[in-house]
Amino acid sequence: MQNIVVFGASGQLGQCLKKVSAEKNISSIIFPPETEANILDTDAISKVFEQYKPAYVINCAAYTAVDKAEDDVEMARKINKTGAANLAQACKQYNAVLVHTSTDFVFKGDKPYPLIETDAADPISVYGLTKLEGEQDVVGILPQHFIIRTSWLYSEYGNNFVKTMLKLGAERDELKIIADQVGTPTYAIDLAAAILDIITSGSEEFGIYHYSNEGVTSWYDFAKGIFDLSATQVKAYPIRTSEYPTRATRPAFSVMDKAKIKTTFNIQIPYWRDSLITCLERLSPPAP
Ligand SMILES: NC(=O)C1=CN([C@@H]2O[C@H](COP(=O)(O)OP(=O)(O)OC[C@H]3O[C@@H](n4cnc5c(N)ncnc54)[C@H](OP(=O)(O)O)[C@@H]3O)[C@@H](O)[C@H]2O)C=CC1
Ligand SMILES: Cc1cn([C@H]2C[C@H](O)[C@@H](COP(=O)(O)OP(=O)(O)O[C@H]3O[C@@H](C)C(=O)[C@@H](O)[C@H]3O)O2)c(=O)[nH]c1=O
Repeated sequence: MQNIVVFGASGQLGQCLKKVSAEKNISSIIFPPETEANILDTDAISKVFEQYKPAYVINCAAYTAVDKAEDDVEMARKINKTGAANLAQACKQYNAVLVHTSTDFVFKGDKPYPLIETDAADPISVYGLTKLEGEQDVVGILPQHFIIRTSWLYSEYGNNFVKTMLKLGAERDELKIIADQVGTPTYAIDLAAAILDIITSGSEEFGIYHYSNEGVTSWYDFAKGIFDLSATQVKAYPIRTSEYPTRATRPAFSVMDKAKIKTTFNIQIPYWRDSLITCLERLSPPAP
C-alpha cells in the first residue's frame, strides 16, 4: 500500500485515525508530530513530502475553537484556509490525493431539511467561513481531493461535547442545554474508518462528501443520551439558543444528507446513539 501522511495527527480525528489504522493493519500511514508538520510552514511540508512520498494526505489540522475564532480571525483563517491551500499545493506538486476535513458549520442553518453537498454554503461564524474558504482553495488548486464535511465530532480523544457533558454532569446538580440547535453527532472513530475505507478503495470519485452518523438530534437530546447511558445523575433542562449566549452564532439546523458518500463508496453508517454507546463503554468500561 502507498504511503498516507496525516497532518494534525495529535488532534481528536488524528488520534482516531491512529487507532483505526492499527486495527485495520494499515502500516503505511505516518503521523508526523505537529512540530515537524506545521501546515503554515511550506518548507516543513515539503520536507514531509520528500521524506514520505505520500500517495494520500489526510488534513485533520484545523482551528476548531468556534467562539475564540470570532476574535482571532487572522489565525483561524491562516490555519483553516492558508494551511489547507498549502497542503493542496504540495499535493499538486508531488502528485498526491488530499483528503481534507470540513464542517457542517459552512451552512447557515436556516433550511429545515438534510443538506446535500451542492446546497449553498453561507457560514454565520468565523470558524465556518474560514473552513469554507479552505474548501474553496482546495477545490481551486487540486482536482484530486476528497473534502469530507462532518459534524459534532466526539470520541474518547481530545476535547468534545461528550467529555464536557460527562465532566459537568459529575460536578453539577443541573445543566441547561440548547434544544433548538439540531444536527447529528459523529463518532470520530466511525469517520476515521470511513476515510480509510475511501482511501483503500482507490476510488477516483473526487469531490465534496457529507459524513456524520445517522439520525437527527439536538444538543439537549444528545446530552440527555449521554447522561442516561452513563447513569449520570444530573438534571438536564432544555433551553433556547437565546438563553445560552455565545460569542459565535451556530447553525440552527445542520443535518447533512449522507446519500452521496454511502452510495459512492458503499459505506454503512452507524446510528448516532449506537456509536455513542460504544464510545461511552470505551470511556468507562462496565465493571466485570
Ligand atoms: N471537533 C468537531 O466537533 C468537528 C471538527 N470538524 C473538522 O474535523 C477536523 C478534525 O477536527 P478535530 O480532530 O476534532 O480537531 P482538533 O482541534 O482536535 O485537532 C486539530 C489539530 O490540528 C492541529 N493544528 C492546529 N494548527 C496546526 C498547524 N498550523 N499545523 C499542524 N497542525 C495544526 C492542532 O494542534 P494544537 O492542538 O497543537 O493546536 C490539533 O492537534 C477539522 O478539520 C475540523 O474542522 C468538523 C466538524 C466537527
Ligand atoms: C457546555 C454547554 C454547551 N451548550 C451548547 C453550546 C453549543 O450550542 C453546543 C455545543 O457546544 P460546544 O462548544 O461543545 O460545541 P461546538 O464547539 O460548537 O461544536 C462544533 O465544533 C466545530 C469544530 C464543528 O465543526 C461543529 O460541527 C460542532 O461540533 O452546546 C449548552 O447549551 N450548555 C452547556 O452547558
